[in-house]
Amino acid sequence: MSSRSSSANRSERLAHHVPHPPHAQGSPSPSPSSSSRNGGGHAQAHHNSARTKPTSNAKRSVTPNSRARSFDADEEPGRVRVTVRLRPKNAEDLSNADFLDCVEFQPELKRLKLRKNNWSSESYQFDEVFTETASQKRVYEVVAKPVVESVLRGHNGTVMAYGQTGTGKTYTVGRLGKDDASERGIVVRALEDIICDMSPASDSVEVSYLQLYMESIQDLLAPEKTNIPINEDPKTGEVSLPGATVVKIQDLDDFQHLLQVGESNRHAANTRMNTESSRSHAILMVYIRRSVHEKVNDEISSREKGGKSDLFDGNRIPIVRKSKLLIVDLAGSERIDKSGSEGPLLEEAKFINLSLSSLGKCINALAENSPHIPTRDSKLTRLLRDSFGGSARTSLIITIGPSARHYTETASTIMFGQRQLQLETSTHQKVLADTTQMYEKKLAELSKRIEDECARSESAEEQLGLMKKLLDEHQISIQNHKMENARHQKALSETTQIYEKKIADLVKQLQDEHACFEGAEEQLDLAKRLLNDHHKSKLGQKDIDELGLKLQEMYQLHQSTLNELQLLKSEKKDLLQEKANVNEELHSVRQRLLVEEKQRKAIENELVKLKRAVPENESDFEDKTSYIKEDINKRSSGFGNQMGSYRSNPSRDSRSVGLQKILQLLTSEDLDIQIHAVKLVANLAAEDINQKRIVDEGGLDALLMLLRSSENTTILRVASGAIANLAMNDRNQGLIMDKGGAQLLAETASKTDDPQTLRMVAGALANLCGNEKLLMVLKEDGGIKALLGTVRSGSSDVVAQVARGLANFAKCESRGIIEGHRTGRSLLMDDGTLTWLIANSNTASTSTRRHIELALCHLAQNEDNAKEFIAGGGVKVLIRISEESSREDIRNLAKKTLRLNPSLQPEMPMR
Ligand SMILES: Nc1ncnc2c1ncn2[C@@H]1O[C@H](COP(=O)(O)OP(=O)(O)OP(=O)(O)O)[C@@H](O)[C@H]1O
Repeated sequence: MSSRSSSANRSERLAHHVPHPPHAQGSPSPSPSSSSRNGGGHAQAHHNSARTKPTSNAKRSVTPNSRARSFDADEEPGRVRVTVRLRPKNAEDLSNADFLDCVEFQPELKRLKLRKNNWSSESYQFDEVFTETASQKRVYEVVAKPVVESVLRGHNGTVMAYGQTGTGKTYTVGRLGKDDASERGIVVRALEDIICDMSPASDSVEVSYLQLYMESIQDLLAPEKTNIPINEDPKTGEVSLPGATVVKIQDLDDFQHLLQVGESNRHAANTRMNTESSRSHAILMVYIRRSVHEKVNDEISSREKGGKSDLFDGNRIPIVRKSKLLIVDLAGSERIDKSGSEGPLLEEAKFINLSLSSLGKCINALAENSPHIPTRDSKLTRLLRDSFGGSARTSLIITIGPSARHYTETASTIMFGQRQLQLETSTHQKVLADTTQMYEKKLAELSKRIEDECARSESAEEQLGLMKKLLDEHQISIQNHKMENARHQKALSETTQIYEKKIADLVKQLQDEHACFEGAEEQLDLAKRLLNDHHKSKLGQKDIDELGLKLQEMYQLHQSTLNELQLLKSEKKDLLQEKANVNEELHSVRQRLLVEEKQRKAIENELVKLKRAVPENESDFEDKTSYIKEDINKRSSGFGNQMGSYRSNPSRDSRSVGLQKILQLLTSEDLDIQIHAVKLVANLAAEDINQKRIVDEGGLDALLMLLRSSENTTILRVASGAIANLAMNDRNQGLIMDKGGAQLLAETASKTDDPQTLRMVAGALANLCGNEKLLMVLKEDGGIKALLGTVRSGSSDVVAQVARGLANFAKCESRGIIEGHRTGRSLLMDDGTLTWLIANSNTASTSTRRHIELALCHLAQNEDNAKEFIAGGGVKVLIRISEESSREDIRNLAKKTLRLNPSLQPEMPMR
């Protein structure tokens, strides 16, 4: 919403002054549809109707365990979501070829690396990181849209932008994008979404636009209103500004007009106050009222229905739901010492510091789930009181620039954003334990289910077996019946034959003996009865058919049981797979727990050792051990690195860690203690504020002594790293050289092949190469030869340091020649340096190549180098650099060199 250095986009916005918006009427005197909060309309309405969902401190009930990293899930609205956006390089950034960017983004990991110098960097995790190519749309959708959606559902919400001046806060938040909608910032996109979701007949959206400067609130829609008081309702906790102008918005055009008026008023006010826009906070307040029918419970419904049935729509009661969205473009976060150190400027910086640090404390308290959020400390946090924490959603986007020159500001901005994530480190252990418990529970449940399923499948198998048995028995019984039937048939026909014969005999006898006639008839009857009996005992076709049907049914049953068994088997297979997956996850969680446990134990052992070493001063020991613990934590825990817990501890000054004692430990006979002590000194040496004291108290001598006498790889590596850190400053560079540091570094490089040690040595020598006064001694002490020798490690990190050192060296020589205190051929022309530079000018990584290209350009500028430069094939390389270098400034430098060095002219191809 404002910008100091962004004159381009601000002037674009202010240049075309537009007619007054239909409802704001030029802001000083609001139109009939706008209402002043001064005892009038809107404020009254706010007080008269109880809020449907009051937000108060009592509502802040986010449990630590619910701190997942999702912002969209409704269950953790109180968490502050923090994202980072990187501004693309501007002309100033591009003109500094010698500096590496101080940040490197890893968007796929939502992480960024902050590079302190050429050999140390730290990683920080955020909810999202946006690279310089991120679109305005994507930034809005990730940062602000979830807040806007929550506000439309009736909760309050806040979106804030924080960062050093010129890093893109206004671009991100306040860009109007009148000519190009894709350029629109968060404010315009938020209002667009809100207006789209409103029903014109029953809902309303109103805005106030304010600036907070030196703890005084000014109305940007009626700039004569200053020092507007903040009103807080003691019952509901609702914050209001009874004196501020509130303007009703009908459509997006309305709003954009209004924003422009606010911007021009802000510009005019700031010019009057003789301050810059980035020194105040700009706050847009959006009030939303929606008519909704809310479901009531049955009891209330039936009670209320008694008298006022016409008010109800079934079980729904009509209410007005109110919510508020705050969008804040915070003042620039630059340090006090950069903003001026006396008079009004100091006052101004103090007020900014007050509000930003109180905002930081509130974010911290929210992150710690503290019952008390200290909002009373500044007007900014009092204004935000009902719009963050509790059921409100808060999103903070921090903006940073890429340039290493603003490392300190960028680091402190990142630290501010990291505060709310800090807690996660300490709760990590608990989360891991909870996760293990959860997986164990899940595993137990799964095992139980698998057991049940196995039992079920076993009983199905049993049933199937039974059925098979029955089927077999039936088949046997059918077979038996068939055989019996055949036997009966045979017996029947035999008996029939016998009796027919008997009848024939009897008939014959009857004919022969008339007297026997009656007896024969009786016998015939008997035979017929017998024949009948035989027929009755025979198994009929009908019985066989029935048995056949039964057999068929049994087959079908058998088939369906088989299918069920198949299904059960595949289910069992899935369950076993799931069990294996869960086991695997459980295993990895356990592994991590084991690793962390090991690390904790190792730290405890180290502390015990150190305690034995320094028993005499208890409080000094406490300071030291806590620092060492922090140091070891930082090194050993991947999580610690990501969360930046190490950096967030403010007391890293060497005073608090008993420097003298630590320096004494450098000579300890216990190797472990010696290693820890040198690590401590190296860490302290990484901070500018400690360096002078380390050198003054003999730390440099002690480190050089270690290089001279130690054979231990770790000690050599860390001591070289510490010297490299000390070698970043001019005064120390001279001392290092005076004390024979270059020779010792060269010797160290010659007695090791450890790539990390070689990287540290190369880093230290590369830093010494940047001091013009030391070039000659550095060369004489074998520093350049040793620097070049480190490339034998083959490590690209080492090569990068060598290229940086040679570029520093060549650049210092050029400067000396231009300023007239150096003549003659470059000291780099011996030792194979030029050959190495030419050979690697097209192979190394981009940043290393840039340094090699710079070194070659500087060497080519010196006419006394020309003969060897030409003989080594340098001109061809220089021409390629002038055409193909990835950096425009280096292409220009190469072109200029080719143009201005007459000795190279004859070598140029004819065009
Ligand atoms: N993501 C981006 N893409 C393109 N240009 C950008 C981006 N971010 C910032 N800029 C440009 O950088 C310049 C500074 O940005 P901006 O004014 O938004 O910074 P600021 O942090 O608001 O500064 P101040 O605190 O001084 O108001 C502007 O010219 C802006 O257009």
